[in-house]
Amino acid sequence: MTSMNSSVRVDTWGACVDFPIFDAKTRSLKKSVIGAAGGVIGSNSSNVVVVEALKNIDLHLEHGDRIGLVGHNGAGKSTLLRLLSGIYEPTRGACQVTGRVAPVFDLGVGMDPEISGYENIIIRGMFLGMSRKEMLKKIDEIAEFSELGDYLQMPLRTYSTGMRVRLALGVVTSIDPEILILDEGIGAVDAEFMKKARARLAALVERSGILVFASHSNEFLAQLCDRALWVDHGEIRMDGGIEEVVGAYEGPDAAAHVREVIAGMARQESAE
Ligand SMILES: Nc1ncnc2c1ncn2[C@@H]1O[C@H](COP(=O)(O)OP(=O)(O)OP(=O)(O)O)[C@@H](O)[C@H]1O
Repeated sequence: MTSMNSSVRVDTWGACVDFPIFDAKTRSLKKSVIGAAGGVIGSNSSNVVVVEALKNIDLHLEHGDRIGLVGHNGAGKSTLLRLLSGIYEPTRGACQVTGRVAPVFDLGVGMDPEISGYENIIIRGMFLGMSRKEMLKKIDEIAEFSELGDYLQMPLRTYSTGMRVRLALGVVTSIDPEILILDEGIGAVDAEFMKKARARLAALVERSGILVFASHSNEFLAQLCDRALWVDHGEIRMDGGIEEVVGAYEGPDAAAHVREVIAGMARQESAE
């Protein structure tokens, strides 16, 4: 099912997210400071120390946009994903998201160790915005993909970490989101299974209206996205094609790698 809803949109206007830190030591923080990692540390009008995790973000995405976020540790990527998912409200400015959002940050969120794999498939799907009925239709296919067999009738607490990841990935890649918000943690699965999951992940992205994906893996970014934002100390430093942005952020070797991955995908497509 392809989402054809062209009213699916993400807009932010001058959006800022500050985290007040009430127990910070303010003595040495006379004015805003910028370190190599993390957002800018400053203070608000009540003189409370704040981390300025996002500053003046203007973002306008519509159906078909596939955006990757790159940037240093603490640059603000996860905060931006959480802002777009409605988990954080902007401290200043505005953020408006129209469409069904599926936030996939942590594969294990929304799973219950005491209930069976089957039941977890339904619960996790509902957590990601699907209905029970829709999930019931998908359950056989998810079971087959996960290769967990009779374990699906056992409580989740009897699963190994990898078995849980298989189940979670099966569910996540089965949904039909209008706006898919992905954090890179999703890439952390064993290599053999990931091969299988990759195609499903690509298909998921294909049928999502909008993708926003934060990752430190240029290969993944090149495979799933066609545009990138470089987030730097809470601001959007650059907005452009993946190769261009990765090149500016990481240098020519990284850009060449992106070019290779894209060329490889094009070769694969024309061979099919
Ligand atoms: N709940 C919070 N309370 C206080 N500060 C926070 C909170 N969450 C994030 N921050 C701060 O906001 C800034 C942005 O963090 P964020 O997690 O968005 O970065 P990131 O780009 O996702 O980093 P990474 O690549 O390391 O995952 C950092 O300086 C971080 O210390």
